[in-house]
Amino acid sequence: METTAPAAYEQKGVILHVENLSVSYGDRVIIRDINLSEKDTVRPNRQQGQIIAFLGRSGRGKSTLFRALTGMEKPATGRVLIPDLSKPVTDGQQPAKQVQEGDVGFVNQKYTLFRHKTVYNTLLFALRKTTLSKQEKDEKITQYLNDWGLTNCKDQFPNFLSGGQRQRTAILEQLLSSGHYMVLDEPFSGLDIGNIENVKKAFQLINQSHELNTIMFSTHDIELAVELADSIYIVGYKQEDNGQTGSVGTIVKHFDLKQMGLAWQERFTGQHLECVQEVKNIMLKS
Ligand SMILES: Nc1ncnc2c1ncn2[C@@H]1O[C@H](COP(=O)(O)OP(=O)(O)OP(=O)(O)O)[C@@H](O)[C@H]1O
Repeated sequence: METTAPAAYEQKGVILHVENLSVSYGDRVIIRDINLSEKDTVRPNRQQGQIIAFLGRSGRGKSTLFRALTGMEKPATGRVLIPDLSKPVTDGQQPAKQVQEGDVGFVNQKYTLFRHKTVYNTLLFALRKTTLSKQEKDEKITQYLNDWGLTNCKDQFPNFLSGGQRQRTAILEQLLSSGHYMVLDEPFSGLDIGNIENVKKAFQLINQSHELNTIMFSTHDIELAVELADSIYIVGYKQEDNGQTGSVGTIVKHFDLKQMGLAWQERFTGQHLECVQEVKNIMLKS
C-alpha cells in the first residue's frame, strides 16, 4: 500500500480545552461529557495553525457543541477554555480564560453578510473593536484583500459577489473580528467543486498566517475531513451498558492525524482511505 513519511512537529501549550461539557435545551440533554484538549502544533520552519474537524451523524449535536464552543450557548455543566492572550505568560504557561461570545468567529452555512455594506466596509466593521488606527486598519484590510484575491470586489455589495467571493468575505470578516479561533458549521455543504476549492484555499490562508489560528469545522464529507484536518472528533451516541444506543451526543472517538502520519500530506494515500473507512464504521455505530 502507498504510504508517506509522517511530517515532523512538536506540541506546545494548550490552545483549546473542553472539560465535562454538557448542553441541554429545556429538560433535554443534547450533549454530555464532552472532553477534549488541543495543543499548539509547531512544525519546523513553517507557520502552522490547527484544523479540527467534527464529524457525526445528523442530530448528534455538532451544531450544539459549536454554539457552546463560541460562547453563544451557556453550558449546563463544564467549561471551554482558551488562552488569555491579554495576560503575560507566567511559569512558561499562558493563562487560560473561559470562552466568551466574540472570542470565536462563527461562519454559518449561508455565509451571511451585511446586505448594505461593501466588502471593504464589512471588514472595516469587523475591526471596530481593535485599537488599530484608521490607517493601520486600511493597510490591514488592503493586505488581506490582496492575499485573499478580493481586491477587485472591495467596493461591491454582497448581492454582486460570486459564491466564492462571498464565502471568502464571510470567513475573513469572522477572522478579523474574532482573532485566532473560528468555527465553520458545514462550510462545504451544497458547494460546487470550484467553491469547495475556494474554501479549502481560505482554510490554508488562515492556517498559514498565524501559529495560533484554529479552524474548527463540521462536515458530512468524511474524505474532505481526513484530507484537511489534523485532528478529527466524532460526535455520536455511545452504546449504553444494556447494549442499546444512547440518545445524548458525546465524543465517541478522536483521531490524531498528526500522530497517525496523515496530516499535511500532499497526497491522499491508502492510509487516508483506511482512516475514512474506520470513521464510517464508527459513525454507523454511533
Ligand atoms: N434550539 C433548540 N431547542 C431544542 N432542541 C434543539 C435546538 N437546537 C437543536 N436541537 C436538537 O438538538 C439535537 C442536536 O441538534 P444539532 O443541530 O446540534 O445536531 P447536528 O449534529 O449539528 O445535526 P446536523 O448534522 O443535522 O446539522 C437535535 O435533536 C435537535 O433537534
